Amino acid sequence: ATGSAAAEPIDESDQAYITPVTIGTPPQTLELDVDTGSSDLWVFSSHTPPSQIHGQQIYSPNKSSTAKLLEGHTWSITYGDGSASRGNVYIDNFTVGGLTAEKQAVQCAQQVSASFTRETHVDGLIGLGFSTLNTVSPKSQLTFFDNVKSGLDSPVFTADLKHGAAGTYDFGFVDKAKYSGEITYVPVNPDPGYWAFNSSGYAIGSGKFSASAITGIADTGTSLLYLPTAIVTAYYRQVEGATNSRTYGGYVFPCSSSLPSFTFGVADARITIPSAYINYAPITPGSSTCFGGLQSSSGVGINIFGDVALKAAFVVFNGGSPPTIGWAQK
Ligand SMILES: CNCc1cc([N+](=O)[O-])ccc1Cl
Repeated sequence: ATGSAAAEPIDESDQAYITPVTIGTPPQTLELDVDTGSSDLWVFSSHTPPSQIHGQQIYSPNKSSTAKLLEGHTWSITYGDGSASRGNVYIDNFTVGGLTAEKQAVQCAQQVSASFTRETHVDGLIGLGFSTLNTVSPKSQLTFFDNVKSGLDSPVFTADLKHGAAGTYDFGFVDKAKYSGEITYVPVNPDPGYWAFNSSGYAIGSGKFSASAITGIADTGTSLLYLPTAIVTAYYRQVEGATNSRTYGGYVFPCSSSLPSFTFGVADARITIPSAYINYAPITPGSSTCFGGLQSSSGVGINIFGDVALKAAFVVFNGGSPPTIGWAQK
């Protein structure tokens, strides 16, 4: 089996991407944020306090003839940006891109933090990290990918995210039409539960490539690229008027500044992020001061190749044994 689903940016800065899914019988459609940096599949639901719902679509298990409460199980998760959610669990049919998991654990929110309430376009998350990270207790549950993997033509899913346009998540196959050149695969360390890999180094603009192993995670649920401070300061030294703002929590610069591109290595391959992707967004709508798409990982604790990096490439998340991750230009 294979599947293919759209990944739509929720706003003009590609802060997050949403993918349509259907849950239950008759099918209820929601649009979820595919997040390779976590492993809970949770949704706004009929159990979410109405005061915490601000335009989101909800899943109502009591309207699904195939929904079954997973008795006595709860979940609770906090994300790197401080947002959080928690609730109870139902088992139901779950379909993404024509691919159905019959008995998917669908985690229903009974509480979401303000930053989720504010994101009116995001009806929940599909965690595609390793199932070891799932927070359901007392028995942790499998991700959608782990539930369908054995039935896929190939145990993979791919991300083809785009800047200001709809991309795709494919399941079970690698679409040759979506990339150019070769895909370079490198090992993944599944122990932390993330898609953790080593980048082989970086270059700023047309500068020389600096070979240095950078351990990071490929995280579709994080908007920006977070790398070691030394790399980030070297980058913004080349940006007229850039400052590291305590007020805005990172590097900002005049929106009119010209920015160098940024290249990272994957073994002997190179992925170049166009400068436009690093001119992330005005600090507040209409401001002439912009926030950088490349920021320091020192406050994060881990290097994160988020959407700013991922949308410059075609990425294969290979769930085989051993797991690997593949990167190609496009
Ligand atoms: C923006 N804070 C909530 C949020 C967090 C994540 N996350 O993966 O950490 C994804 C989407 C949203 Cl809307």
